[in-house]
Amino acid sequence: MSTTSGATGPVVRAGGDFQEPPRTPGGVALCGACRERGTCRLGVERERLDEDGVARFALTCPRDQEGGPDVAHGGWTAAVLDDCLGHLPLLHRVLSVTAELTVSFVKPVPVGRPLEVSARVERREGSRWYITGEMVLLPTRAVLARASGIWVTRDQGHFARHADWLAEQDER
Ligand SMILES: CCCCCCCCCCCC(=O)SCCNC(=O)CCNC(=O)[C@H](O)C(C)(C)COP(=O)(O)OP(=O)(O)OC[C@H]1O[C@@H](n2cnc3c(N)ncnc32)[C@H](O)[C@@H]1OP(=O)(O)O
Repeated sequence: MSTTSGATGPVVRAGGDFQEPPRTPGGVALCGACRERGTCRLGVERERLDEDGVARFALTCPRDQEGGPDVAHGGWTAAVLDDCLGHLPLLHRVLSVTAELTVSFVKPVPVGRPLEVSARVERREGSRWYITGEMVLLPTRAVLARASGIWVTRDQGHFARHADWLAEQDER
């Protein structure tokens, strides 16, 4: 865990090291803003790492992420793919951040319907994890979106160094 200063004193940021994040009963690792509410605001309901090395996520696009009529805003699709693919190193207890992300929007994503995202590691080179994934509609498994990206492993000083960098920016 890491700590930051808050208005009421130090705030314990459970999972701030990305290695022991707070999780929902469905196993979903919660990022900063979702820790307070206890659920993933992107609509990820369950996550697991299977024996074949593929991470699988059950999710539904929340109504408040609607873009076109009854379909997801593309930003939601990109965000949730970033989130799910980025959870794969975390499921291996590795801290990483997204360096690059490419999304193919294959079909409009319906709001409020059961979906699945799967993610797999294609290869690792140095500190880079090359991860691909896709989003399908259930139960037909029609592909709605595909994603690929590079996640770069970080040591636990990553966020502290960023805070220092930001403080330097503020002094300019
Ligand atoms: C709380 C519980 C949460 C729990 C849940 C949390 C879930 C989060 C899931 C979502 C994940 C996110 O959205 S993370 C948030 C979005 N992403 C970010 O904020 C990252 C912002 N960018 C950065 O911090 C930086 O640019 C880095 C870390 C990506 C790279 O920094 P750097 O200073 O260039 O690092 P450096 O040591 O030089 O390079 C390290 C390696 O990365 C490679 N590299 C650097 N940039 C790139 C690049 N754009 N594309 C490819 N590769 C790159 C280099 O070739 C090198 O490879 P090699 O020679 O070492 O092999």
